[in-house]
Amino acid sequence: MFAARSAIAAGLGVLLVVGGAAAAMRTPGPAPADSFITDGDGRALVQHGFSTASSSKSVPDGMPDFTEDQLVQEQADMGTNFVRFLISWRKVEPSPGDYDQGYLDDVEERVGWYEERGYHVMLDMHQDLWGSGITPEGDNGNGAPEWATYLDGFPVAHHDQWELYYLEPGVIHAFDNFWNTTGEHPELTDHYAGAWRAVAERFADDDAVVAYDLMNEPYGGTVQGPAFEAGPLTALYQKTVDAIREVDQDSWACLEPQALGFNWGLPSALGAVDDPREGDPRIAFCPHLYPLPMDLGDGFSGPSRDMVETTVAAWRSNTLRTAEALGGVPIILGEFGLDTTLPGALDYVDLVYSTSDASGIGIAYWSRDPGSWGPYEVDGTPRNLITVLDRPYPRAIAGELHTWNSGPDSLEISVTPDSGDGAEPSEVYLPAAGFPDGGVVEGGELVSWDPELRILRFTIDGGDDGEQTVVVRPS
Ligand SMILES: CN(C)c1ccc(C(=O)NC[C@H]2N[C@H](CO)[C@@H](O)[C@@H]2O)cc1
Repeated sequence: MFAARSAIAAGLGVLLVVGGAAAAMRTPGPAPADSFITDGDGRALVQHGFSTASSSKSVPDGMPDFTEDQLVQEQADMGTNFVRFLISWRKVEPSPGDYDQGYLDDVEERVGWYEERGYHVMLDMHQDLWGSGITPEGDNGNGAPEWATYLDGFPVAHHDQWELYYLEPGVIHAFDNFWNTTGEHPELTDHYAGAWRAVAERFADDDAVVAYDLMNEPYGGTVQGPAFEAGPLTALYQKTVDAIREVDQDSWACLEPQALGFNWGLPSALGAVDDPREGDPRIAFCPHLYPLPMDLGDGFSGPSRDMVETTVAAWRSNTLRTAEALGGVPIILGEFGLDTTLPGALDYVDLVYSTSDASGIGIAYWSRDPGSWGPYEVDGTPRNLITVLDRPYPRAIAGELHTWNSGPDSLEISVTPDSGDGAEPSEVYLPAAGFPDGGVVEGGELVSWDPELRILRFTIDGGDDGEQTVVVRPS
């Protein structure tokens, strides 16, 4: 099956290389994002963090194998400020209309760990392959509760490669029932929206929870592509946003495109969603990025490197165009990652961060779990990934943030500052490697330096001078 995936990768890679090269000659590409999730002081937030964690997908309590001490270590090693925290429908709503407040207590406890350390949280209603009910053993899918799983006798054969379960008749049929493509289950999307309402009711007043990632990697079953994204997927998002807004007016609702295709650099047909809240809409776009040519066996090297670079460029254009089509909404790259033992892996991670920085996109790396994709070994030993993730970035900017660019010992931020004296200064994270004694701010005034958290706070000069560049250098 690896051969099959590699053939797909090669074929798609060639298409993207040809298409990408042609597109690059024709157009300069879309403008960077021009809106951001903001904090209570109106500062533009840039997310640097992890999806935490895959280990929660199938365990009985639905909690990640992750401790508060491990969060302390993460903050000390990489200065993260954000988490995409995995939750699951099966735990929120264990039986129809019954919401498990004990589970939400457990989620709230962990949200508190992040809140105490100045993090922002996006709750991710995570599914892969629908749910554990797709096989009798319950050891493949995750997310959806068994009471919402209707295979109707369609088979699900075993596969060693997990993605191939998406092609099984039973899995496709479970999704077809959820989306009511079968016409048999109009109630399931109502339940899904109701589950999100219950989550939002719990966290509506928690300032640390800034966003809800409405569905992880949506899959349309027998309905794919624009018919799915512009049809049932957009409809589910609208139904869910309407339900959330009955109890929570301030959190952002983050929309994912279908994973099939978009993850690999193909465009999305996701439709715009109305936000009934008073004031500006709070809708965001949270795509994932997993270039297929990475699976050809060379990692980010050899012939694969060019195809992966073309895929990333195509993904950037599609992401910015989709966010614009959704109303010029903020963007968080909700997932990207790889086995960092592959050739060129750290160069790829740096490429994705640099591309996102130049596009105004925040990032949650996949994932916080220990092992060859993550920042730590199973025994807690730091891994090579940390050296690339521990990088300067703007945490919170008072003003109209545009883009930023970081080097080992520099951080350039393009911003149109607020004209008034903002209540809160701007903040940047500065790693010890390039900024052992903190930093100095060209185009701004230093307010404070926290040597433990490595956070520099400053005000920006020239409130009436329009867009300008602030440069932070080692002190
Ligand atoms: C055929 N379909 C629908 C499909 C194929 C492959 C992925 C995938 O690799 N996803 C990337 C990562 N995202 C999940 C968690 O959200 C991880 O398990 C995957 O590695 C998704 C969907």
